[in-house]
Amino acid sequence: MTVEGLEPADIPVVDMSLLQGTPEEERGALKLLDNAFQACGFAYISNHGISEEFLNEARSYSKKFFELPIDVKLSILHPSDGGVEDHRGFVPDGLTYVSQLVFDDATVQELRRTAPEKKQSLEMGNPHTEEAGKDTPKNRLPTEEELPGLRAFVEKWWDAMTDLNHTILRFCSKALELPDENYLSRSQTRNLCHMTWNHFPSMAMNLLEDGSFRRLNAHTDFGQITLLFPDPVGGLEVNDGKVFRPVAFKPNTMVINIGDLMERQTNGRWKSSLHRVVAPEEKLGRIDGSTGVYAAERYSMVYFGSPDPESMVKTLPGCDVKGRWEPSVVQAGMHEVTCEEWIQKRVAAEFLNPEAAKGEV
Ligand SMILES: O=C(O)CCC(=O)C(=O)O
Ligand SMILES: [Fe+2]
Repeated sequence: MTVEGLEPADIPVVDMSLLQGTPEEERGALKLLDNAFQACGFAYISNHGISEEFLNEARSYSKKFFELPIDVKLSILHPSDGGVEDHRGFVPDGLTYVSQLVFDDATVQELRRTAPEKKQSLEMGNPHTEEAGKDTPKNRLPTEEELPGLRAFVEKWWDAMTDLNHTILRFCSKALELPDENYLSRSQTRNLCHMTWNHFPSMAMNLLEDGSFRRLNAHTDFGQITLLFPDPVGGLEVNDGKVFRPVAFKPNTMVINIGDLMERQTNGRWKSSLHRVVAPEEKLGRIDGSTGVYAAERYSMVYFGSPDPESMVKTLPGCDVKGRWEPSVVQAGMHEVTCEEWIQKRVAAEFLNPEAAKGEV
């Protein structure tokens, strides 16, 4: 699937500590971020404040979760209709299929049949349900006996991701020269963002190469900003406008990328780029006793930031330069819409809920 020998995508590393640097250093960092988001919507962030130790703890909990017996995971199964009002729990192989702005039932069915994804996920939201009020459903997590410490860890990790998300929103508000640095944060009052842990099992390489299975199809993210800790084994690719190129793993950085809502809010100035997960090109594992070549297993941890569900997605001040940028999501039907309506439409298509995916937006 990957075209061999392609150079990795040209994505800059933006040092977040420069926000506290001299005015000149700060200006340089903001310009770098703006350029990166205009070019392909992706940036690496260094000095993001998540320690290696904390990240390893998260990786270890994620691994322990996916290694639980299947009947334990199935006891917290995600509902199959993909309603955002209960987007929580374990998603086994085959329950979802991500496609890019395909809302037609028959086409999605055909894609699912011909090239299913080999991936499991744990979908989570704000664990502090009293803070988020009636708007957030409870997480579906294993019991304390089944995976000791996970519930407390998820709270800690969620809080760290939420803080980081607000810091990045301040960074973005400044880069866009919005009226004040908390402009974007103010539309996230109840922290109703979303968090996903993914597991891509080891599998025969030829099944990925001949296209019988995918890991994660090409898609744009549905929300505003995505915070991603990819797996060191690689496999993530972004489309630079012409071809998919590897998003090389860079130690001590994380990846952030623009989602559909931000593309629409910036009127297309910042790109919600197509990306996908393929077999890592060089890191192949061999399973003892077999002659075949296997793709290494892979884990990723993602936080999808988005404004409160009822917020209308509209152009931000200063981004309304007509004809200069054109958001691709507008061509796909995102006009006057609330954040929840857009996210629901895309999540429903992923879960093959034709009625909800049709929703006029
Ligand atoms: O696993 C990764 O590196 C990327 C995951 C991703 O794109 C997503 O969950 O939307
Ligand atoms: Fe994604």
